Amino acid sequence: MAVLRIGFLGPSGTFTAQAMARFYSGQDYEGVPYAEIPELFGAVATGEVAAGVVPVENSLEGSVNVTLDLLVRDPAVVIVGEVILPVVHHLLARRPGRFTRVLSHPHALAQCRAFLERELPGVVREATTSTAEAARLVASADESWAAIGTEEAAERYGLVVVARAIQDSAENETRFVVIGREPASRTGKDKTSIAFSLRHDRPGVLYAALGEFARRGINLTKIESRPARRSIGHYIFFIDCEGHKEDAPVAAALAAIIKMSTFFKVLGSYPRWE
Ligand SMILES: O=C(O)C(=O)Cc1ccccc1
Repeated sequence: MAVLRIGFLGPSGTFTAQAMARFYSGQDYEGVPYAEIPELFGAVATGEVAAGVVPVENSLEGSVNVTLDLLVRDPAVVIVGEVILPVVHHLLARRPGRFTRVLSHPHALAQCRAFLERELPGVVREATTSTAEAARLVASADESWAAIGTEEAAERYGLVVVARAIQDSAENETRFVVIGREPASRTGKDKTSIAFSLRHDRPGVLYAALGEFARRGINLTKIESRPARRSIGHYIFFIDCEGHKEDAPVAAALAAIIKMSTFFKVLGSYPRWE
C-alpha cells in the first residue's frame, strides 16, 4: 500500500513537525513540508497529500489568523483531528557570541518578547515563515544572526543552542489541527468546531446563540471572534464545543444557530486531544 503523505508547515524541525509526529505516531507516513499555510491547504484540497497539520492557536499569542481564515473559506477542507503540544523555544546560532539579528516565526518572537528585551535589546527581529526556516537561514548567514526554534532544527541545520527555554511562560502551549477532505468518524470523545456570522436584526443574538449550548449542558472549549473582512462591526464567531455534530444535543444546538446566522460552517467534528 502507498505510504500516507502528510503535509506540514515546514521545513523539517518545526513545531508543526513535532505535532505531526505525535498525531501519526505508530503509522507509516511520509511528511511533506510546505513553507506557507495557504499552499498546504491547497495541497490538501487537491489531494496532493492525504492530510495536513497546521498551527491554529497558542496559549500566549492567540490564534493563527491565516489558519482560521482558510478553515472558513476553503470548501474542500475539514478538521479531522487536533494536537496540543507544550512549546519550548531555544535561541540557536552558529556559535555563542554577540548577535545583531534574530529570526523566527512571528509567534515565536512574540512568545519570547521578555527574553529578547532583556538579553538582546536593540537586536533586529525578523519574521520568517517558520521557526525551522529561521534556523535554516541562520545556518548560512553571518555568525551574528540567531534564530528561535526547536532543538531538532538546531541539529538538522548544524546550529548550537545558545540559550534554553527562553519563552515568557513555562505554560506555553500550541494547538494544531489536522485537516483533510473527508470528515472524521465519531469516537464518543469528540469536539466540534463551527464558524458563523449572526443576523444583526435584534439585540442579544450572541447571547441567544451561546444559550443554545448552555441550556443543553454542552461545554464550550473555545470562543473567538474575527473580523469578517468587511466593514467594522461584522464578525465571524468561532466556537468549539464538546461532542460530535451528530450527537443529538449538539445537532439541535447547531440547527438553532443556523436559523440565527447569515453564514454558518461546521469546520469539523473530530477526536479530542487528551
Ligand atoms: O514555526 C514553527 O515551528 C511552527 O510550527 C509554527 C509555530 C510557531 C511558534 C510556536 C508554535 C508553532
